[in-house]
Amino acid sequence: QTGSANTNPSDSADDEYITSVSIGTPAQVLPLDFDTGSSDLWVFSSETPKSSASGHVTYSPSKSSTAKKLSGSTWSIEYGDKSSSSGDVYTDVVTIGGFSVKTQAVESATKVSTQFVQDTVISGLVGLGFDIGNQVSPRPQKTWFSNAASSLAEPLFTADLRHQETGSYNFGFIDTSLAKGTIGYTPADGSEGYWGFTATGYSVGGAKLNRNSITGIADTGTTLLLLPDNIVDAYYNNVESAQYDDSQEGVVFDCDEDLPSFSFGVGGQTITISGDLLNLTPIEEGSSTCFGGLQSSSDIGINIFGDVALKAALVVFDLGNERLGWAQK
Ligand SMILES: CCNC(=O)c1c(-c2ccccc2)csc1NC(=O)CNCCc1c[nH]c2ccccc12
Repeated sequence: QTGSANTNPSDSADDEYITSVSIGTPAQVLPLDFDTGSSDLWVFSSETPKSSASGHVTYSPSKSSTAKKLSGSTWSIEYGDKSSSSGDVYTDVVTIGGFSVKTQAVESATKVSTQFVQDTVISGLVGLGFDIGNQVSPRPQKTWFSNAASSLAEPLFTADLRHQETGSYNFGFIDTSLAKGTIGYTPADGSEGYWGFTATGYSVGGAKLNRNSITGIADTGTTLLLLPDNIVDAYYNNVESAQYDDSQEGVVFDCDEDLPSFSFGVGGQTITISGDLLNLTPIEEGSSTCFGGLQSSSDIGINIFGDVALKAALVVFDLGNERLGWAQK
């Protein structure tokens, strides 16, 4: 069996990607953010304070004949950007791209932080990280993909995120027609719950790859490409108007600058992120100053290959072989 779901950028900056998910009987369809950087499926619900839930599509377990309270279980998550949510837990049928998991832990939010309250285009997250990262207590729960894996044709899923157009998450099969290049595989480290891997080198513009390895995570839940200062500086030294903007907390530049590409090596392949993918958008509507898709990871403690990097590739999250595949798009 397989599943295939379309995913769409939430706004003109490709800040996040929205995928429709059906929960319960009859189906309640929610717009959720698939997140390979975390391992909890949580949703705005009938239990979320009305003031916080305003503007969001919500899940009502009481309206689902297949919902069951997971009594005694609670969850609480704080993400690196200090956003957070918490609540209690139900099990219910969850269908993604035509594939149903009958008894999926659906984490219902009784508290959500401001960032999620304000982000009304999404009603929660589908964690696609490793089960070890799940935050339900006293008994951690499995991700939707982990529950699905044993019934899928192959225990893997692919992410095909695109700039300002519809992409896809495919489960149980690889549609190689989505990529131009060969898929290069490299071992994935799931010990922290993330999809960790090591890139073998990088280059700016069309230069030859160096051999400076970069260890990081493939994270669909983070917008930016976050790398160490030395790499960020090497890149923006080629961008004449680039400067650090304290209020924006990142490097900005003139929107009409031609940005160089950025390439990294992985699994024997080279993934090149074109310059226009590295120009996120004007810092404000109509501004001629633009925010960079490549920013520093130095005060985070982890390198993140977020949506800006993932958009350049077809990425295979191969749980069965504990590996990540990357192909140029
Ligand atoms: C910016 C979001 N990313 C992170 O906080 C993050 C960090 C991280 C750590 C410290 C400082 C900044 C980021 C490490 S791994 C990592 N990745 C994740 O945590 C993946 N899940 C992000 C979910 C998420 C957090 N805030 C949102 C706002 C909208 C949609 C999704 C989200």
